[in-house]
Amino acid sequence: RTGGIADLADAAAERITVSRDVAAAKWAAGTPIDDPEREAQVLRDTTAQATAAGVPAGTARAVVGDQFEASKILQRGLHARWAAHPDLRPRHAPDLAEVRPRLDAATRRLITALAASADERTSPACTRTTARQARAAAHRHHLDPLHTAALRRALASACG
Ligand SMILES: O=C(O)C(=O)C[C@]1(C(=O)O)C=C[C@@H](O)C=C1
Repeated sequence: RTGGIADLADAAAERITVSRDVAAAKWAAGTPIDDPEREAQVLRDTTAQATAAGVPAGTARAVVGDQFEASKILQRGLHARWAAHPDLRPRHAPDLAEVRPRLDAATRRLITALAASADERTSPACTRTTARQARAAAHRHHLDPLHTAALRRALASACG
């Protein structure tokens, strides 16, 4: 595994995996999946981190915006699955306050990967490379079809 897009796909897959624990925390607490205030906070942090890393703020905000959409696809899908199949419900209810720092760590990794992948992300091969790295990361992280669909959504703005 070499290069920024591989790391970008890996950080996005990691963030999807952590989002499963977010879904479990919210399922247990009955908290809404959508949290616009939290998104605004993450975007403020993103802007600061991107600026420090030499990544255009607009690029970082677009890619992190994709992570929110990906997380929500996953969370909605899991909540629907758990509603329909009680035997698949999580046995442990994580505390959202303890899960969010892990999301933040994945987001920081993502911004580092953006900084390292500027050339790859503007190359004509980017779409193909991103699709290949998404498949590789899905395999490494043992993602099921729902998690894999969320990962593809997470990488929608990776190129350009
Ligand atoms: O932290 C949460 O509450 C989440 O559900 C995660 C997350 C994110 O991806 O950062 C996704 C959806 C919410 O609107 C806010 C943030």
